[in-house]
Amino acid sequence: MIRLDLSEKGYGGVPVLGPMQLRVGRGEVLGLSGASGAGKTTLLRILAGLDSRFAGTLEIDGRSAMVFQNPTLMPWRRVIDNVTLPTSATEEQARAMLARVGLESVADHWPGQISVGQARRVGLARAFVTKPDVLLMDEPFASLDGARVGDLLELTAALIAETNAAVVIASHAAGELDALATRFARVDGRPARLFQEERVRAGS
Ligand SMILES: Nc1ncnc2c1ncn2[C@@H]1O[C@H](COP(=O)(O)OP(=O)(O)OP(=O)(O)O)[C@@H](O)[C@H]1O
Repeated sequence: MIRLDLSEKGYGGVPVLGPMQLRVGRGEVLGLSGASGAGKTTLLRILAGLDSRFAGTLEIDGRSAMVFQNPTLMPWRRVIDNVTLPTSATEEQARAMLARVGLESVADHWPGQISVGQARRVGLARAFVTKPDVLLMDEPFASLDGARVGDLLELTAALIAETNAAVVIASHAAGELDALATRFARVDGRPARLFQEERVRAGS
């Protein structure tokens, strides 16, 4: 469960996010849209607990994990270590999760030896291996071509269904949000506010 009551967030005295309230319960997937520079990453970093410099309160039940816009793997560590080291997962858990995302065969490779799409899968494995209660995903399919986005969307949907976490996904691609989200909201304005959309995904 995520509970955010934010009155203001700025950088160097310039307000970027205005007053907003956000609630996401277990099993819910909030799809966050908004133009480039609107403030989606700023909001996700606050929700992930990575940035506490804001006016307001954040309550999170359980453990949170974030999938970053760029997978940011440590180039001097093998793929398997990029899953275990930041998460304190055991090697066995990490290998099982790498297998789950189709990367069993590259677990002992260096990040420089894998493709962009594979690096994104490592990012997913790293986030899901801890079975997070709260999951924040920032443009998880950026810079992938159409076919790869399709595969990764399917995998992400399956992983989300297995966790029953409270999930927020930011993307400027409406199709990605439509495929994954159960609720929708838009970040817009300066400072940005949150506009919750009435529509919910059919069947949710
Ligand atoms: N560390 C920072 N210092 C100063 N300004 C920042 C910082 N991070 C973000 N900003 C500014 O805050 C605003 C919101 O940025 P943010 O990255 O949250 O937007 P976004 O919606 O995620 O954009 P994109 O989709 O392009 O990543 C932008 O105007 C950006 O320039």
